[in-house]
Amino acid sequence: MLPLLGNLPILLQGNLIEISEKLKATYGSIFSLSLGGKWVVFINGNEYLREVFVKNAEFFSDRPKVFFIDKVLESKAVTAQNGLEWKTHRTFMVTALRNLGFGKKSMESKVLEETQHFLRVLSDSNGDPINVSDPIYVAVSNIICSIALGERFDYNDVEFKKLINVINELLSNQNIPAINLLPVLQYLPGDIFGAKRIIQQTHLLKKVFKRYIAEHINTIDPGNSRDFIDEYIIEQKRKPGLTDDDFPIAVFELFGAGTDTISNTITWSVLYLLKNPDVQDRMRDELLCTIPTDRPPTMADKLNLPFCEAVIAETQRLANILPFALPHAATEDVMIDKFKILKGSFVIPNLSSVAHDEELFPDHLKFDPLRFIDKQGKFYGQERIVPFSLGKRSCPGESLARMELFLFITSMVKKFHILPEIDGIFPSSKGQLGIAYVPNPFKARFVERNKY
Ligand code: HEM
Repeated sequence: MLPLLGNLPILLQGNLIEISEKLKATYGSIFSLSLGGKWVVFINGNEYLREVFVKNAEFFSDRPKVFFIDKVLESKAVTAQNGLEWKTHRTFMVTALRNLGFGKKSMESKVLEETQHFLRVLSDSNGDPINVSDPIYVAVSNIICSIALGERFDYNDVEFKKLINVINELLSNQNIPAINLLPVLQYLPGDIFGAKRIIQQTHLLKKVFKRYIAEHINTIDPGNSRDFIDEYIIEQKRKPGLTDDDFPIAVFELFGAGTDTISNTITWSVLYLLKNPDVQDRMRDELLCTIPTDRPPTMADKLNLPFCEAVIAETQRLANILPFALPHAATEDVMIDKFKILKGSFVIPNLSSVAHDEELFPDHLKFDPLRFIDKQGKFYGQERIVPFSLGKRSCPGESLARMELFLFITSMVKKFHILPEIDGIFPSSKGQLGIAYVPNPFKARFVERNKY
């Protein structure tokens, strides 16, 4: 066997989620593969994930220099940096997003406003079949636009459409995990893995964001920050670590992290609700009983909607959109139980091993929100899944993500009956794995409740 290839043939046996399940069943909760001359260690199950990424966070919180980190994110901003630079950017991001209303009423108003535009698009479809992911992707991107750039766009705006198409195409390239593990793939003639195109797209996006940054520099009022770009310009004066070079990547990162993740989760929810009309009806009954008027749900309603919360938790569990989170790196040789993880290894948090743990979630491929409802009918046990990962690198966008998932999914179900394109014929529950696990494109009909 060529040393460079190592265990690569194992990866050719199919989908990495299924392969990792088989390897876990055979070799246990920590196993490693030799790929591209590197050890790639998979950490499985709640207990070991906490042991490695929380208790031993100081040794397992770096990012390795893989293609996506090094060439797309150019080892800049939050996701791709380590040490002091990472800390500076992460602290800035968390503070800036808090200043812009994260977890507060002001952010909720932004999301609610976009939800209304989104519901109008669904109404305008008049119950005809539409590509489900299109309006969701546009609406979710628009929320990041208003956070990052200070403006939302008309859904037909040509510039806006171009921008989100490039981001979408770049992030949905299914070859990225393979190029990460085997960098040589990016140099193959004919660009068959699309690596050169990805890098071109990154440059294009940087150019667009540089233009917005220049416009903001010309119009900023330092006493009145409008958005993430203004926050960066203001904070740059106090923190030299926030460099000009990092700036466009920091904006791109916000789009990349905050668009695909949320829109894919909402799209999965449509697919599951479509296939489980009883769940959809029960959710709508709860919504109509709790909010009998025409107004859309708000975050204040959340505590009174346990079944809706359970549907969202079950969607996140089953959809499993970032099954392997993002890669981490070991900075020392560390013993975890009887396993020695070598310095320099890639360390993968296998979040999928929790979401699809047959002991925790019997019949784990079944969509069953009642897993999250206790005997008193209350929502419980959300901490059994870790869709936002854990430890120092856990997702800083979690509160916005939870708010968007709740407001979009509940307002959609309250207003519409979601039906398959053709009665009795349902889309596949299997998706495609790139960086994220995404559903295959499908159509659905959104029929307004009062017209059903
Ligand atoms: C359903 C939505 C989302 C899910 C499931 C999700 C999940 C994740 C996961 C699993 C990670 C990797 C953690 C690790 O390396 O162990 C991550 C990282 C990250 N997420 Fe999210 N995320 C979501 C939405 C968002 C949003 C809305 C934002 C921004 C507003 C965001 C910003 C980030 C950033 C910047 C990182 C890198 C953190 C670091 O390296 O320190 N995410 N997310």
